[in-house]
Amino acid sequence: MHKTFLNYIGGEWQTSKSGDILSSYNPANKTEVVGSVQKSTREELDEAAAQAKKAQKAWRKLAGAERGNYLYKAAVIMEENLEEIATTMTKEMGKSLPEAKGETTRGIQILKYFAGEGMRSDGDVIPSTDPSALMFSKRVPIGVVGVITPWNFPVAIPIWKIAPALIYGNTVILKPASEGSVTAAKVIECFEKADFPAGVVNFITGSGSVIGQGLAENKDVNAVTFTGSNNVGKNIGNIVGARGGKYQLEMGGKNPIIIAEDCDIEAAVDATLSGGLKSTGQKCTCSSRVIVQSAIYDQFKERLIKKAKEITVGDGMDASTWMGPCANEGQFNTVKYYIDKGKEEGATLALGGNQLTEGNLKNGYYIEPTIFDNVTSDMTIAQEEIFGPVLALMKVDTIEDAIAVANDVEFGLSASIFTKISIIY
Ligand SMILES: NC(=O)C1=CN([C@@H]2O[C@H](COP(=O)(O)OP(=O)(O)OC[C@H]3O[C@@H](n4cnc5c(N)ncnc54)[C@H](OP(=O)(O)O)[C@@H]3O)[C@@H](O)[C@H]2O)C=CC1
Ligand SMILES: O=C(O)CCC(=O)C(=O)O
Repeated sequence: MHKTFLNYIGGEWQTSKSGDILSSYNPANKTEVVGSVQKSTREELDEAAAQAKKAQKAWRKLAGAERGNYLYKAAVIMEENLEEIATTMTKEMGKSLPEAKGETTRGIQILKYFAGEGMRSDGDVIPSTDPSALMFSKRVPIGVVGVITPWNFPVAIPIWKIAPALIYGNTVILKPASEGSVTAAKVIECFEKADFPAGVVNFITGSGSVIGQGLAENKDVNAVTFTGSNNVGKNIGNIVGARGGKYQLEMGGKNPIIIAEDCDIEAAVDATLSGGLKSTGQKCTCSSRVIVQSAIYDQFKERLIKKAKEITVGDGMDASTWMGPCANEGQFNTVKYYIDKGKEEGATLALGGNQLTEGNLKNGYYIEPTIFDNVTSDMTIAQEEIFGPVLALMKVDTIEDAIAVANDVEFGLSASIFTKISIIY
């Protein structure tokens, strides 16, 4: 029997007046409900914003060290619940259990790091030409921070947005991705157990277009921090900016990994598979464009394909699984669309490209590790974020060509290079 989680507003767990819930399904087993959350209304969001605004007055007055104690306590409680949180994450969005445990550990470490931030310098003293003047700057809280997060890192991303906001005296309202809400609720349970004052940490679930958009529009929400797709992020930036609020957006990527002819090929192959296919390629930092110098292209490709064939795909809860399913049906369909597009536009399918349906795999959103060869920069699969287990191999002659191809996209996020030489710009 699965559990239905409530909103956490003003220090109380509350059922939505809508009477509706949203259910999360296991992408490794489409019919298994992992849990349900509230499908909240705009009125409930307004209530959360009012509670956060009220609580901020006292929260900002605490000493940084005191706020840090709350964060540290939440981290310790999360440590005690690590196994359960990580298991929920694997069941809700499919990443393998070791990856989910790694992410949860990262969340705990981020909380501890920001607990310490309460005791670090929060400003500067600036020398003045007037000997009688004391000039200084001091960081002050913004107020209420709205936190809108995606499903691909349902623990680490909410925490790396919430922890810095809290330590500097802001209060927060988390609206997690609907498909990561059950995992996020388990994180918020740890904050509840850490006894934060009522209204400092608020949690509200529901559809992006109602609750996410509502956070962007609500004037009591002084700043919004978002990670997710480009279109939604740009829309949030426009809305918050137009009302004079602050915003922070972390959006898509189409990241290059350059394989130089002098590199250690084995190390480069391992990094390409890990950077491109871990988390089933569902990271904004995923290195999906593999730009290889022609002198080693064939050798690299052969090693890459050989090792990719060894990848075990399956339920993230199985100890033998290296790569789990796509996180949801929408993502699964998007990946299939891009694979078809790659074929249509003339790239050569060197490995994979199919849905996996053998045995229990037929119950989930599984796609083979996929490698396209002969990809050129003008192709859609070299330009658009796929968010799936698809690598695009691109051949270049020189390092200068490699850098030109690496820069030939609208995105800028992460980049990597495998070489033994140092490059000076
Ligand atoms: N940079 C990154 O790390 C990520 C990039 N992506 C990219 O985005 C694509 C689509 O993924 P998807 O999950 O749909 O990403 P979205 O941008 O739609 O979702 C991210 C968050 O924004 C919320 N949201 C949705 N619509 C609105 C809105 N109108 N106003 C405010 N908030 C809103 C979502 O809520 P809800 O879940 O309820 O819709 C979720 O909490 C992926 O294929 C990938 O390319 C996706 C996730 C992370
Ligand atoms: O690669 C990471 O560790 C973070 C990636 C990220 O922020 C994202 O995919 O949204």
